[in-house]
Amino acid sequence: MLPSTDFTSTQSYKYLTDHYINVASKNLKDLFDADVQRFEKFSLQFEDILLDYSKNRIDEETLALLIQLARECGVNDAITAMFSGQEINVTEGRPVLHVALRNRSNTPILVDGKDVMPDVNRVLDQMKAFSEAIISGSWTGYTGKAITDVVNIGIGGSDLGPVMVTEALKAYKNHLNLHFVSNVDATHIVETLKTVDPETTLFLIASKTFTTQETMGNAHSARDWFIANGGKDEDVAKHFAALSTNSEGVAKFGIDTKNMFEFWDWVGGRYSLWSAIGLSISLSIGFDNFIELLDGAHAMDNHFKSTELEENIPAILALVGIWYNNFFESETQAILPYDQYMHRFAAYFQQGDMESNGKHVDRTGKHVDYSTGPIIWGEPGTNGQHAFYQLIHQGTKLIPCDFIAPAQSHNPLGEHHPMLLSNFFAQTEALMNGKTEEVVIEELKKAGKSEEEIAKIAPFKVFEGNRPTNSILVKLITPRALGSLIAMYEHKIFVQGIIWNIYSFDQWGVELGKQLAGKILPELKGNEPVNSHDSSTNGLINQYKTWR
Ligand SMILES: O=P(O)(O)OC[C@H]1O[C@@H](O)[C@@H](O)[C@@H](O)[C@@H]1O
Repeated sequence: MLPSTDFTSTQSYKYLTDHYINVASKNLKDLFDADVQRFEKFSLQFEDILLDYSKNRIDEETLALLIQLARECGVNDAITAMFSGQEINVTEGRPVLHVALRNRSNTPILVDGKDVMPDVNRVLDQMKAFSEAIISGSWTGYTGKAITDVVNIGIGGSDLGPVMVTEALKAYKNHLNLHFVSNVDATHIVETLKTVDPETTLFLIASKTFTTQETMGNAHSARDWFIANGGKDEDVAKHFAALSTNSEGVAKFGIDTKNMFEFWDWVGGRYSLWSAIGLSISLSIGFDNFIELLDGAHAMDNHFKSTELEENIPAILALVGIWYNNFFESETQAILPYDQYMHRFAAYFQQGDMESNGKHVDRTGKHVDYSTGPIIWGEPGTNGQHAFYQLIHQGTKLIPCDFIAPAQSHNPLGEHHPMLLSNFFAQTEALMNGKTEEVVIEELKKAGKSEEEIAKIAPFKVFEGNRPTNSILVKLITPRALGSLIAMYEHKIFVQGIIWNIYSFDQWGVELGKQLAGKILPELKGNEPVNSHDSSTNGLINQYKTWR
């Protein structure tokens, strides 16, 4: 059982409310001026990952109170509950054990009295053998040719993780061409199939439930294309594999259950890249690198599980996030990787965070009267700088940002990487320091502007600063480092969910739209007007019928 505490009625929350008034009036620049030790005090290193959280609007008392808040909300007990396989996904009646998938030390983890590790290791062995056969070319298609292309068909958690990781680790990629089809819009599968050859293509049908409309639709279209282009029913086994918890559904689709890579209901979709859903990753970068990814996540799990909250990286990130979300009332949080390979990282955690903590009911079923999960967004730097950073620097909204960058590039070309990193360092400094009116006026004077011109233009050139950021500097984005980074954010989300007293591992909010789409689909047949909805929905459907 998870503890259930209304965090707004804790002692520490009350102290934090008073303390906030004091801190909110302070400027980050002054906090740095007042304390030469600030970087040392507010930075932590884990292996090759440095978290600098000193450019946040916090002082030592803030941190102490936030840690006190975590303690009062039972974060430590909750961590133990998750790692020991307790049924903490209460509304779905399941434990939450993505940590078991990467439990490289193989300590037993019990679900209903049974150790899950033998099953986890059995599927890993199966993934290893399969990956090696496909990569080496010993597995051949129906005309005897080696596989050249892999198409992962899945959506949400069965797509975003593999896409994000295969992109982030492209530097480790082998000869196989990876494709990802997620959208039910036919364009996605049609455009993908234009680029592949049925004789040398492997389809991975990735779906935890094996019932998701988009994935099933795309999987059937892929199968039809395969048959229409020379494959026979008996050849399907050489070209289709399933990654799922639903063996019945897989068999019904016509995939040999020998080609099924199993996982379990205690793996949440958005936490599933560590499971059989990661097969496309293992095919893309090789099984050994996939294990490195798991190793990195496991190392972060151990850090999270056994480090005091004061030095616990995911916990600190979570608490600083709560500070902005619930005291500064910031609505969003940007994730800004200065690494082109990590261009899907923010999109991945949009699902990871927003599907987990986008909840308005607490663990007792009561409507919350405080803000829960933030809106997550972001794009890689430096592109974002030339698009939306204007608002971060000079807009009216407070947007806490996580800046992530590797110290070493996989592509050390000329001055590119120093140029990239100069922007990474400059942005957080600029966001913190801003530019005062005096400096602006001084600059304009030096540029020879008249008093009148200066008075007109100066206000627009002022940067208030005091914008908070975390900087996460990673030595090199290796499979291990990436595994640690992903696990770090997963656990941050977990700690926040515990403190907000919500259930982070269900996703009932995605159901309503699915249900209604299921109801509307048959109504789209035929030409007779529809009148079973509100006037807007009827009007739209009926116009569609006249235009199609
Ligand atoms: O892996 P399947 O079962 O196809 O689900 C794919 C996705 O579906 C959505 O509706 C959400 O529930 C996600 O959490 C999930 O990852």
